[in-house]
Amino acid sequence: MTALLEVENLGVHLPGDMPVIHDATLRVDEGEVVGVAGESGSGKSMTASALLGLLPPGARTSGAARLHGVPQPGGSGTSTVDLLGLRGAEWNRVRGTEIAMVFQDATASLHPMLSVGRQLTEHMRVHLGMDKSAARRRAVELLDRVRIPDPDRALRAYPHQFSGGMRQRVAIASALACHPRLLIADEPTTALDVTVQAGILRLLDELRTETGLSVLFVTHDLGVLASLTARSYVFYAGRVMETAPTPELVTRPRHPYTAALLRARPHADESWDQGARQPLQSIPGSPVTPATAPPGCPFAPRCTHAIEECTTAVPTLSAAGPAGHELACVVRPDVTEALA
Ligand SMILES: Nc1ncnc2c1ncn2[C@@H]1O[C@H](COP(=O)(O)OP(=O)(O)OP(=O)(O)O)[C@@H](O)[C@H]1O
Repeated sequence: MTALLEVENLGVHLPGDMPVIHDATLRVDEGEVVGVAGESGSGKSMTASALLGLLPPGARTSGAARLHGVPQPGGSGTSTVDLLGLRGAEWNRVRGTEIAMVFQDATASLHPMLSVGRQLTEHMRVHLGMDKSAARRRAVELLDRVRIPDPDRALRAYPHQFSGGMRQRVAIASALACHPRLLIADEPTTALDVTVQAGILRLLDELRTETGLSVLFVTHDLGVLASLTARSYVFYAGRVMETAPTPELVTRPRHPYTAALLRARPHADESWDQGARQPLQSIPGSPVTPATAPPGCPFAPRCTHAIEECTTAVPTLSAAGPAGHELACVVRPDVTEALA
């Protein structure tokens, strides 16, 4: 697999020296769908925002986020760009063209006062230098690709004239307008009904197969993670606690936090029957934020396996078992047992 994005030891501090991400390391390969999961406040969106240069003003970052194969200005070959080092207009080389995004609320990506056609074609005219009729042809193609019925008519419509699911499809079409290689999707299906959500997930999977698009998919829903992603990262209090190929992660978790998340998951999806017969168990205690995390492992106060050492030493990610499975835990108890 060829790496498209390599994030190494990402740290984010908000103004007031408030830590929100610590030492996050993650990788997305070409044509791969990678998941980022965790409870509310665990730092999923902040990680996505750092990769898009959309952190709040005054935020400080450390580490590196290398995007490979970015065309050089003037069209002379490609180079690797550290996203954390981009400033102001330099983002025009990357945002929208190399990396695009879709959010939970499609209205955040679409202008309410502009027709769908205008939004789609303006992107392409500005970034790809297309003339009006070529941009219109591509807009029709894009709407067709995201399965919007009657694309010609849809071009003349405004975002509010679509249902939530259709609006998210339009937002995806708009994100794809300039042929990005990486799509960052931050909870794009969370606000949708289960059946509409399944349609959007199928669409993203088709786009990956048809166009080789890579996707970094942020979700708090482990069922969605299991149905779409090949590999996943589990965040807690701004740290990566565990990463593994997703089928392995959801059936043989090794971190007590991942196991607790799986036990706390409502199991509507019968096909994922590992755990479907288990009663729902909430995670004891309350989640901590990166700013309020105790010394040592941030999960230690809620972890039934914690030992003295967990309250002092911050565990770092290291290899555990089959290829690509890593976890940050000093105890490494057998947690899979309890899920079987
Ligand atoms: N604009 C902000 N100003 C101050 N703190 C913030 C801001 N946005 C997020 N935070 C804090 O940063 C931490 C990480 O938040 P983030 O939004 O990345 O979490 P998340 O995992 O995406 O949660 P959710 O699923 O609720 O969106 C949290 O502790 C949150 O309180």
